[in-house]
Amino acid sequence: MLGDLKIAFIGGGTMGEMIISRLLSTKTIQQPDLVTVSDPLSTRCFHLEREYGVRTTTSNIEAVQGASIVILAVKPQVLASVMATLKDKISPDALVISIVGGVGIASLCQGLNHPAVVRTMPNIAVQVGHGTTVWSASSSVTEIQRSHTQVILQALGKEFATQNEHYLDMATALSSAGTGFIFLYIEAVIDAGVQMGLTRAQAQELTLHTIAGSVELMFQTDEHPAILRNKVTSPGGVTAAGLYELEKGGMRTVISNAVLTALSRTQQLGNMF
Ligand SMILES: NC(=O)C1=CN([C@@H]2O[C@H](COP(=O)(O)OP(=O)(O)OC[C@H]3O[C@@H](n4cnc5c(N)ncnc54)[C@H](OP(=O)(O)O)[C@@H]3O)[C@@H](O)[C@H]2O)C=CC1
Ligand SMILES: O=C(O)[C@@H]1CCC=N1
Repeated sequence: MLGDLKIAFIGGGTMGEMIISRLLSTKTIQQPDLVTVSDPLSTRCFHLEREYGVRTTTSNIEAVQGASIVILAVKPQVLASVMATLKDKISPDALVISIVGGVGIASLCQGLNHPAVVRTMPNIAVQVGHGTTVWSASSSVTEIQRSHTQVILQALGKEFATQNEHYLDMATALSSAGTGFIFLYIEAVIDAGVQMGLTRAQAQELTLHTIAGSVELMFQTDEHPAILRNKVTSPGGVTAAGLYELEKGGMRTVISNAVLTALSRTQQLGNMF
């Protein structure tokens, strides 16, 4: 557990708030006043204080004072100025955990002049403890700091450590941006249900259970998706007719292009540093 370690969040936006909320609700962080969040918008600070009882500030330097763990949760586009402000301001013993898309460990260590950095790529499902996070640590991260990282990430869902940072970029496209692609698919299926005449609530319930059931079936049987798809597809039947339209519309290529374009964008954001 994290005991009475102080944790600073730089950026209290969508992801910052989800992580704070989950770490507090699971008691991974025992007391909200161990957390200080910095965010430029004072209205955002008031919201986080009121909702979670955490400390807030509009000063990044103030946030990291006395912190043993500093979580960077800002957009890559503002990271350069954030790192310039925080350079040499973080305690040398502290661990920095970044969730910033695309930005590599070497750039983070150099920008902050700080050796102990963990780069992570979580996804939005951290909010409900079903996140998927891939992470990689710089060589200066100690065993204790690695175990603190695991405690934090396990409270958010599944965590996968890797020494190959390329996986972080791939995870950004596949398992992080990928949630957005899945939500688009879900939205489209619900809309099709409404078009057929189901209520939106009925369409949503059927769609979510269908997806959850399909995922569970794959987890439990460990069968290739093509095998399961073939089992659904009765000769001359309904599934075959629908699958023909998906293939004609280029579904595989569209999905593949989306993931590969997301990977390029991740690399492009990282190349700013
Ligand atoms: N959203 C997602 O699903 C995921 C996002 N990420 C990564 O997480 C990071 C944050 O993303 P997300 O939460 O979606 O973005 P948000 O814009 O919601 O959050 C970023 C927060 O940082 C604040 N901020 C801006 N400038 C500064 C500054 N100089 N100092 C401190 N805080 C600042 C923003 O304030 P303001 O709005 O006023 O600018 C905002 O509240 C990104 O790097 C992204 O790549 C990683 C995995 C998943
Ligand atoms: O869209 C983004 O840039 C961030 C990183 C991955 C998911 N959301």
